[in-house]
Amino acid sequence: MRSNNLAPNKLDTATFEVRGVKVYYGDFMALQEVNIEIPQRQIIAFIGPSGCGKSTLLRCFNRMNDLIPGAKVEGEINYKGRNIYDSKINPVKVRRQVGMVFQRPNPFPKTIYENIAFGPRTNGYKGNIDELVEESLRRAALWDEVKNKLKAKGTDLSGGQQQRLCIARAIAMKPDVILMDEPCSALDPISTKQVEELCLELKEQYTIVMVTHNMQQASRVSDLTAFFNTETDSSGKRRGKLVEFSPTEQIFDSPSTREAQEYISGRFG
Ligand SMILES: Nc1ncnc2c1ncn2[C@@H]1O[C@H](COP(=O)(O)OP(=O)(O)OP(=O)(O)O)[C@@H](O)[C@H]1O
Repeated sequence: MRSNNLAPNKLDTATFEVRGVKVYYGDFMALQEVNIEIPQRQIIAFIGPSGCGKSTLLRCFNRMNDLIPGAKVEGEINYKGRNIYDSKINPVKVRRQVGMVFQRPNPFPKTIYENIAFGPRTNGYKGNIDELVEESLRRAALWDEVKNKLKAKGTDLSGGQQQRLCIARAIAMKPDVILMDEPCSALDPISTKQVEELCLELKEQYTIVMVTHNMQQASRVSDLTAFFNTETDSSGKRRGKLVEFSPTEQIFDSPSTREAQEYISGRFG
């Protein structure tokens, strides 16, 4: 089987270098050692069956696992030349650079305007907030739909609009990376298409790492795909592992591993 020590191709400088990362919840090793490089300004899809550690690894990129009691991350994730797990690094600062969009759209119970303005203002943004709100909503392909109702509640928008609002909120913090955990799983097909088109535009500027259960979505939008699976440990627990990380076309047309081939052809998972 192919090693998971993989820089898939020399596309660009890496945004993240993941070195020997293992994640535990209490004593349970949820994700066994991962070593990969995430190139910048690409869309990377994480696919694989339930419980294989996709979201667990995604949360490592902005130290969100720190917020889960009992979660422990071993290894290094280098970002801009520094290990974000170094004790001197402030995780709040990491989260400013590495934004996150969740499965269920979760706008704040505030106006559309405030959903965007709140974070930058709280972080001492010195520029023109009106301009930032407009620019972020434009980048998230939502401006035309909301420009005349910026004082309406974010939660009154449709599900697809709410998700684009959450993407705009992430963009307003001027991140380098946007993590997306199944961003379309609660959306209808039209909203899904809009979010996918948006991702394709955003990758001009951002690195996007996306967990998805939708293999068509992974093949439509991503440049690289990481396939994860589970294996049973000696105590009978199922832990996650990275099996293959390849250019998306390759992993869907001719995966290097039998596990990926069986999953992609629908034989399990
Ligand atoms: N907060 C937590 N506390 C304890 N165990 C957890 C926690 N979150 C995840 N796990 C366990 O870690 C393993 C990996 O879970 P994770 O959610 O990362 O998988 P996933 O591949 O994203 O799954 P899904 O596709 O179902 O969302 C699973 O065995 C899960 O039960």
